[in-house]
Amino acid sequence: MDSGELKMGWARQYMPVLAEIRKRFEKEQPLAGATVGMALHVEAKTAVLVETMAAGGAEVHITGCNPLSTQDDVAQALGRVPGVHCYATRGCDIEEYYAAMDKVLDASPNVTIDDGMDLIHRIHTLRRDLLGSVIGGCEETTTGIQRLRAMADEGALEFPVLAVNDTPMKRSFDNIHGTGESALSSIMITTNTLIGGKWFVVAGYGYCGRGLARMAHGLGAKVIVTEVDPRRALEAHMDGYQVMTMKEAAAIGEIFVTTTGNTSIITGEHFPLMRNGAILSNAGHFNVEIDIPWLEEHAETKETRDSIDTYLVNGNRISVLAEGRLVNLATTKGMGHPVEVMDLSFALQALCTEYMYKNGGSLKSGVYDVPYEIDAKVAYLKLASLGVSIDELTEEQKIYLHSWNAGT
Ligand SMILES: NC(=O)c1ccc[n+]([C@@H]2O[C@H](COP(=O)([O-])OP(=O)(O)OC[C@H]3O[C@@H](n4cnc5c(N)ncnc54)[C@H](O)[C@@H]3O)[C@@H](O)[C@H]2O)c1
Repeated sequence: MDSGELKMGWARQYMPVLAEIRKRFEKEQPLAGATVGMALHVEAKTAVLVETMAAGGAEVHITGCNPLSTQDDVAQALGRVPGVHCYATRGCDIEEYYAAMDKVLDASPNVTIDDGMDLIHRIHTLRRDLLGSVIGGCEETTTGIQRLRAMADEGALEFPVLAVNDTPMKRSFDNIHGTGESALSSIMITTNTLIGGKWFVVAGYGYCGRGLARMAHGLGAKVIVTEVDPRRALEAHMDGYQVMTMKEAAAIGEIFVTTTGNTSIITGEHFPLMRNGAILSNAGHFNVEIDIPWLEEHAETKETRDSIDTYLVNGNRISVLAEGRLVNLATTKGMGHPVEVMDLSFALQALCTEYMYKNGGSLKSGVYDVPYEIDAKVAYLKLASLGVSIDELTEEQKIYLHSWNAGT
């Protein structure tokens, strides 16, 4: 076995939910005849999802959704799986990135799976000839859903898409635990610096941000949160963190992680205020949260080591990890979310793809919630794999919960 196959074998061991789904897919072949086009982070856990789809009868064409997150050995091993075509390479330039996406689209997918909406964007702009053949899509991340909802609001979205990111079984585990643990572990292994006792700034107290804050606090960091939403700022305050503006935090922070899904969070207004040795990273989807073009233009010097660019600003050294791209995936040592977390997220993707292939034709264009039955199915499969049983609602309780007459 080569290194890509070994990585896939390792991931498979810790993905019991997908394994159960695969058993059923092999028997029932629910994706027979489907061509699935995917743009996801191409690494071992994704490869297990792709194998599962192929085992269910799909022909899968896949590329990356970030130029720095592909693991080439896994991409090569995946390309050898029957029914799978993989076009992703690590470190590709922007032209190569979109050329690989076009190869996926040349296969005329009838279901798309995106992480950031790049395939759907391309289909609706440069590849409109494909609109007739796509039954529907699935979207993995917050930023992709934001873009899809903006499209739907303008009446520009021309097929149905399931908002996989927004379902509780995704957000509560992938965004909170997955991003929290993997961003921190990537920062720690890339920089070999201590978290305990440091001022740790989290920009954005959403699902990802609260996971990061909680875990950094658990390691002994003094956590500062910046927000623009007053309710979330108040939650952060009551969860025990310091809340302040980025301008205030810039002068105090020692490690920064942006996780807003927004643009221009740490900019030329903030860099000159920072302490010597500040470490900056981004866990939001696109590399627009830290203004790296400003640093490239204004820094006195730049020194580059493995996944770390150190800029000298006002005589202070400011280091940016992974060029401001997803820190948990885009550093050379970043492994992405823990395997067990992606077992849940990708189990949702497998069942949502099956649902969309079967039902997408009868749905109008728009962004849809994941059906409750799919969410609950994944939770039950995971609980079963853990050997955990839970109570069931009795008939009396069901009636009570739906009545408006019962009182004291
Ligand atoms: N690194 C990963 O593997 C990973 C995993 C899941 C999601 N994501 C990405 O992380 C980002 C956040 O996802 P989420 O689910 O936490 O979203 P979310 O919507 O729950 O949280 C984002 C938070 O950022 C805040 N915010 C927006 N603009 C801000 C600003 N200027 N300053 C401070 N705060 C601001 C919002 O008010 C919100 O509370 C998205 O881009 C998403 O795609 C990354």
